[in-house]
Amino acid sequence: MLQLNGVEHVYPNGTRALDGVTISIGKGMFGLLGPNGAGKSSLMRTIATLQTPTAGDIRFGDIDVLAEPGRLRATLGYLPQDFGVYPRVSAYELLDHMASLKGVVSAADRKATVETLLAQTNLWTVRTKSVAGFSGGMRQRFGIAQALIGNPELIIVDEPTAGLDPEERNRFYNLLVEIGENVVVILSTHIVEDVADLCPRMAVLAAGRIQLDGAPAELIARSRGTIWGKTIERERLDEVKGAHEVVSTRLTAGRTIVHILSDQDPGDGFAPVEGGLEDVYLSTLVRSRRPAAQQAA
Ligand SMILES: Nc1ncnc2c1ncn2[C@@H]1O[C@H](COP(=O)(O)OP(=O)(O)OP(=O)(O)O)[C@@H](O)[C@H]1O
Repeated sequence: MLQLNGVEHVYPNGTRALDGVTISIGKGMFGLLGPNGAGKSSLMRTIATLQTPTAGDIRFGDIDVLAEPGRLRATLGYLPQDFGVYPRVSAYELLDHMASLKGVVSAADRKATVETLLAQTNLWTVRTKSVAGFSGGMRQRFGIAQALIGNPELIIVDEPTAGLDPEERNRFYNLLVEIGENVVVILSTHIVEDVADLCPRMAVLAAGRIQLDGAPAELIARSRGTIWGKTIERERLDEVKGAHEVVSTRLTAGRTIVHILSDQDPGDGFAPVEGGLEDVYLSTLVRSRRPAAQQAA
């Protein structure tokens, strides 16, 4: 179990990227959903011990993460958002090198580790090719292979499916699900389907705060009666935006479907919508932007 308590991070320029994050994350896939700038990468880097929060407390099992970062690192697998430039060496050599950096000292153990991971991530047939020449999906699978060295119990993947085509995304999903059964996996993303398809538990992070957390189905059920929709002429959109809190708009065949947030029947021809996770997510963001005094509503 990973536990964060009142984690805050203020960058030297005064940006408050994390504003009192308190959450418990158990085994399995956990989706951390949030828009650009929400603080996801700051939170992932903080948990990965790459930066020290300005306040708060983090524990993983019996490890006090801030006091004993080395112990956490020994059991962490991290796939950062941006890996930077890969050297022009083969996937096999690079993974072997990374395994020795991670403390797999015996050559026989390293061989077994590297071969198993290359097979598991479906990179065995391209093991002699340079990672620098890999496609986006292959790089991400390589990223997972390196994150899995040493059988970590905590795995962090930061925005892993950005830029992947549907087939590669699917492959990547399957790989994560396989891994996620016995360890804590945190998947940080701004893509709602990533979470809907993969994660039994999730949280929404916006403006550095956890706005919502729970099981996706439970959160969808809880939003019932708060999302309303109707189809309007495009020209009426500004009028609707002036009168209601608009969650989403979608243009279909020249007309606009608009969803709004309202705790009561807004009248005006709106009908209740059986919202999905996207509506839950977008309405949470709308709520998070309300002035502080109204946010409890
Ligand atoms: N090193 C830094 N110095 C100052 N501000 C920073 C730094 N890193 C991030 N920020 C700011 O902190 C806030 C949170 O950024 P962060 O990268 O954690 O968000 P994110 O949710 O991961 O967004 P994205 O998906 O765009 O990376 C943003 O306002 C960002 O501009």
